[in-house]
Amino acid sequence: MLGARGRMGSEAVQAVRRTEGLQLVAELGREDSLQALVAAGAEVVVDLTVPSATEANVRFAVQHGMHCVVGTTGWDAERLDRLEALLAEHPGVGVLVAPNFSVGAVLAMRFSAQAARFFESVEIVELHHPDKVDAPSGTAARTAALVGQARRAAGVAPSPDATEQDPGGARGALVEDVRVHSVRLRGLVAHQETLLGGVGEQLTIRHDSFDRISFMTGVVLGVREVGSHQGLTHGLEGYLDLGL
Ligand SMILES: NC(=O)C1=CN([C@@H]2O[C@H](COP(=O)(O)OP(=O)(O)OC[C@H]3O[C@@H](n4cnc5c(N)ncnc54)[C@H](OP(=O)(O)O)[C@@H]3O)[C@@H](O)[C@H]2O)C=CC1
Ligand SMILES: O=C(O)C1=N[C@H](C(=O)O)C[C@H](O)C1
Repeated sequence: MLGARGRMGSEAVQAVRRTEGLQLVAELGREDSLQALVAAGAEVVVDLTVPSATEANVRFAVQHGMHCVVGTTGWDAERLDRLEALLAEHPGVGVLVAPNFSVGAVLAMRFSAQAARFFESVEIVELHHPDKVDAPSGTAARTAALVGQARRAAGVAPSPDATEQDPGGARGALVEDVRVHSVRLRGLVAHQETLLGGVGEQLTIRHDSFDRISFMTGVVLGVREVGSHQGLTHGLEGYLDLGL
């Protein structure tokens, strides 16, 4: 477990400990050498660290033949491409990069993509605890990418927007032609709304993680399954039969 003392890592340590058939062999923080994974004989590495460290962690693990379950944010298209190239050199290894381990969030992403082409306007609001170091959230970036792809594939134009002046960035970040707004508020854990607007109507797809326990079923599923999925899987839905 990398990032084992963090908010997610400490929860994941407990989840692995209480899961029959899994054995936790190493709990590493930022000061620890990754060689400890090799010494401990780790078969699967879970990365719950920071965007600046995750790529090097995963590369080390893959190069040493260890499967990886990655929840850390920051995996943009370039990083994913580099990882795929590395995995091609290590054909027996599997890596799951999951922007969100909660089944509800995975479904909300999928539903957002499904709905995207039916509405003239779509914007995403993600709301998180104020200790989060990255914005927009990985989940929001992934949702925007899926929504943007679905709209382009259907020939739907970007959302209309008459804004001419926005010196402070009030209209949010533009991710794949979709506006994403990030709220940081004490008391929150992880929440997201996809707002879809048409003439005279609005559809809101909202997901709330009230507790980090909501991510643990996905983490454990990932650890159990990653060894049977060679190469890169992007999104927990790759291990789920969503039937959609
Ligand atoms: N996919 C999902 O479902 C979820 C993903 N996340 C993501 O997981 C990541 C971790 O979130 P969270 O637990 O809240 O963050 P925390 O800040 O609580 O934990 C991060 C951990 O990373 C470790 N760390 C920091 N810098 C380094 C480094 N350079 N090398 C190795 N380890 C380092 C820290 O170790 P130390 O203790 O030694 O300081 C710390 O324990 C974030 O990217 C977050 O967005 C979060 C929730 C759900
Ligand atoms: O930092 C968090 O807390 C979370 N990070 C992930 C993200 O950026 O999407 C997943 C979830 O939203 C919680």
